[in-house]
Amino acid sequence: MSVLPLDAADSVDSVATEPVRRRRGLPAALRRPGGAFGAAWLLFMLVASLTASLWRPYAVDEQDLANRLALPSGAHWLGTDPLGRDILSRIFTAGALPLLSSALMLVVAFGIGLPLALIAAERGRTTERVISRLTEVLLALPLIILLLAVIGAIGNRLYVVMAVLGVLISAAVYRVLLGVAQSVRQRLYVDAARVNGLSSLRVNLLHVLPSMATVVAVQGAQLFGIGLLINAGLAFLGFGPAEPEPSWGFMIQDASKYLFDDPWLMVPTGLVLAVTVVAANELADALAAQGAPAGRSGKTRRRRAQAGAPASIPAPTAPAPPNESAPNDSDAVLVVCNLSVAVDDGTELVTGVSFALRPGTVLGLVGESGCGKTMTARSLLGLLPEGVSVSGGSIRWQGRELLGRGSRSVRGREIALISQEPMVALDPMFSVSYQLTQPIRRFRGVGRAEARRIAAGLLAQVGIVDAERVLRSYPHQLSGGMAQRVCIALALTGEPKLLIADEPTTALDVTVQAEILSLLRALVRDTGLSIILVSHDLGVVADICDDVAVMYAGAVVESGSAPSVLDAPAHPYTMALLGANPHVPEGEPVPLRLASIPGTVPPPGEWPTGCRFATRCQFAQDACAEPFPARAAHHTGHVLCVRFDELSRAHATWDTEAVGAETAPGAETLAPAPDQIAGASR
Ligand SMILES: Nc1ncnc2c1ncn2[C@@H]1O[C@H](COP(=O)(O)OP(=O)(O)OP(=O)(O)O)[C@@H](O)[C@H]1O
Repeated sequence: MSVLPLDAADSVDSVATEPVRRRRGLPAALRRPGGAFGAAWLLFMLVASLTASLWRPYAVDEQDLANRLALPSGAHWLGTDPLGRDILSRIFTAGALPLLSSALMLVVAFGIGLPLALIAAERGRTTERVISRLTEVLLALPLIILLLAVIGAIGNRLYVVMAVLGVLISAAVYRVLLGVAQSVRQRLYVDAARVNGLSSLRVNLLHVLPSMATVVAVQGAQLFGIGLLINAGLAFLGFGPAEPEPSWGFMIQDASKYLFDDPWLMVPTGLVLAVTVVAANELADALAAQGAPAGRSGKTRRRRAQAGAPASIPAPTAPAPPNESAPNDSDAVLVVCNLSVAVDDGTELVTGVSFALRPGTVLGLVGESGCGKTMTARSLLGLLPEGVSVSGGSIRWQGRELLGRGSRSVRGREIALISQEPMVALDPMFSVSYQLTQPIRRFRGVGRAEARRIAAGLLAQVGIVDAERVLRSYPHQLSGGMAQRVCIALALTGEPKLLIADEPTTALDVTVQAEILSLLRALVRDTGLSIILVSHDLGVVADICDDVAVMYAGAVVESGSAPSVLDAPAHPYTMALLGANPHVPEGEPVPLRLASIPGTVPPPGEWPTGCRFATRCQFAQDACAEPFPARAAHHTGHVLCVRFDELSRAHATWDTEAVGAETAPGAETLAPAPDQIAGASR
């Protein structure tokens, strides 16, 4: 099932490129010269070192005293050391320890860091803070001193020392992977999996971990190289295996004594160590170049921070008065009353939102970007972003309270979601068949074959004629319109009674938009579904909605039936929105320049204490600046405007000329009669 968009831009770029990359991840990295060299060299070193006892020409302690410090020859391909021992045999015998102990270090580091990152990303801010503080303690410890202390306590057991090193660097691994896990968890298909009722463990295993694979691989390859160097460094300092057991570090230390007289002695071991470290780094680079999401995730976090975090902690603003009339609808399946949503620092994003939804009808939530439509919609399913929560009010679904844990039981089964970005709402890792049959089996308790039959039926229901081919496809093989149809089919897997559609046609081109809208209309007509449609397109709302709630700066400023709100808008903001609507009715002149509403929506935390629209309103007076609670009597019916009565008596209309609309020369304008505005203007 698809879900609400949180970060469309991030989602778009990640999904547009990831499916193909991820499925062909390793081969793509290996096709790069650096990646191919790195993988081949590491594999060669591993195999050659582990099998050295089978093929080495000499035992590691076998001495050829007549040929001490010999240069390469037929008898000794890489020469001999000061005791006449064969360097080739010793280098490859010594290779097993650094390679295997570095691998052990990685297993320990990722074995601790990865689960901690997944837990911290999933459990929320408090758990994340506790884990992060603990890992900071680990990071603050002096690594080398600690390792020397461990060696002092347990002796030169390099496998144990490297495992301890793994524990210490698990903190750094955690820090990197936490950011990636948090970013992945914000993707739509992860929300979709949660809506589909997957347990946290399965969400992590099926959706989050695969998306982190590239970052894990890149980090692993880099840390492997570092592990080799630390291992050799410890052996260089004398903390490696005791002579005559060979170790790279000791061989380099031994060679350093002969640097001037016999410089060749340094070359083979130094070169093998250097090339092995370079190989690990080359492999890491190739993996990163094939499309590491880490970079995007960092960018995403910054983008999210910019979008979400207010510049300063604001003073609390007066709450908008509740829309008291809407929730009294006795037929309603969903009654939202005085809903408030706030960030943890107290900044309110949505206040006093109330509306009711009748069965088999479509309610449109409209308003400019940033007015709180998505936050309102996400509240219904408890899918608010981290750090944002419902701070007041109630959401009653068929008489049951959804706030608290109530939303979990209805997610997917009774209330489902479709999103703005269909390509992002589908997990690029899985075929359409898998993504449809999994929730069908879970929700309907049927077997695999039956689930596939139902999936094909759902695809047919959403207008897909070649269901079998689409079932076999992966998301990146679908067009936007097809992907949105699949998302709608996904939403229907749990046989929901309410569909929340967050701008379901915004990402589609105009002809496909019309198809999707008519599909939604048909679903309402044929199945009795109710829909909450989030949109800023008044044409779409007029086309499909029975009721409309207009939102501005976190509050519903006007609500009512679609014809009454759209044909006879009563709130100046609704009038202004309609005035700025780029849809031109047939027979009316085409504007040269589109009308706009002056100014911008005040961000959360900077809402005026009185009417939030007052600074942009043509009809604003001093009274509009007064806090609403003191003037509750002016909140009449569904219109949150203190001048509502006055304006409606004067038949006031929004003057689009005043805000920049121009029509073609000679064309008739539809400007309101001066006397209509006169009675209502300042
Ligand atoms: N994670 C978050 N943390 C803090 N503030 C947020 C967060 N997500 C959204 N906001 C803020 O909440 C307000 C309402 O956002 P919301 O996404 O609900 O608006 P919207 O009307 O749906 O806009 P759009 O049409 O662009 O989706 C905006 O000011 C937005 O910046």
